[in-house]
Amino acid sequence: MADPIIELTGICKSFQEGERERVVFRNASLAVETGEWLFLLGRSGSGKSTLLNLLSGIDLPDSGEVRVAGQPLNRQSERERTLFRRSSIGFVFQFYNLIPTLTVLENVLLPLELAGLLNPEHDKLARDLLEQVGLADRAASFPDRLSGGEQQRVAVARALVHRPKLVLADEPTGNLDAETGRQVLDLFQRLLRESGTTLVLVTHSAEVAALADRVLTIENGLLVEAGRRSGGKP
Ligand SMILES: Nc1ncnc2c1ncn2[C@@H]1O[C@H](COP(=O)(O)OP(=O)(O)OP(=O)(O)O)[C@@H](O)[C@H]1O
Repeated sequence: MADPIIELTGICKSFQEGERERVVFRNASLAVETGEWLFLLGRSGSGKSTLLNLLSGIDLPDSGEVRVAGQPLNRQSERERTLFRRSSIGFVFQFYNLIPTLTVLENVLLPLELAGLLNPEHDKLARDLLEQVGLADRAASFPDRLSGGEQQRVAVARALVHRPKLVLADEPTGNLDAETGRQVLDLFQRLLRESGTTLVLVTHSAEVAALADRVLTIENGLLVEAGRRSGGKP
């Protein structure tokens, strides 16, 4: 692969469940090309969220290498991983995770603030993003005034404000009706595809998975290809 943004090599990860050990990854490997859309499908408890946590450096493998955007996360300190996560990754969650005490505009600016990058010029950038997600007139509103679909559109703007190399989305349409979910996916298409941003997305929906370049499931601790867009990347 010419230009992998994600390289997982020989990942092992287990959790202790009482007396038992739950093996989630058993020598799993994966390479994702820059700009690729990789979606994870599969049954509950198979390890999809665990994989997102490994890619963002929230969690570490028991053994194996996790390299994201050139950073060897498994060899970095927690502080280094936090800085990397804040500067290079955008997150979209199933339940939006907007901060209720911040306005829509402040929520969108939050990644820049956390990364210590915020400056007055970013106000315009955030307002432009809100315009692109169709919410320019809601900048001063608080999240609880917005519908679920609107909150998720704010979350998409927030995920992109610091121009991340990688977006991780955990069931971003899982709490939305079909039509509203499609609107959110249209935004992903418009804003991420156009900027060549890599996307790793967890879904239970075959309709959503049809948008991927490649679909993986997790079987017996390994990442298994379940589909690939013909003529697509890589
Ligand atoms: N911090 C943890 N401590 C103990 N066990 C954990 C922890 N995180 C995950 N697990 C276990 O690892 C397995 C994989 O969990 P994970 O959340 O990654 O699955 P998932 O595929 O995302 O599931 P879902 O589709 O339900 O969100 C499960 O058996 C879960 O109980």
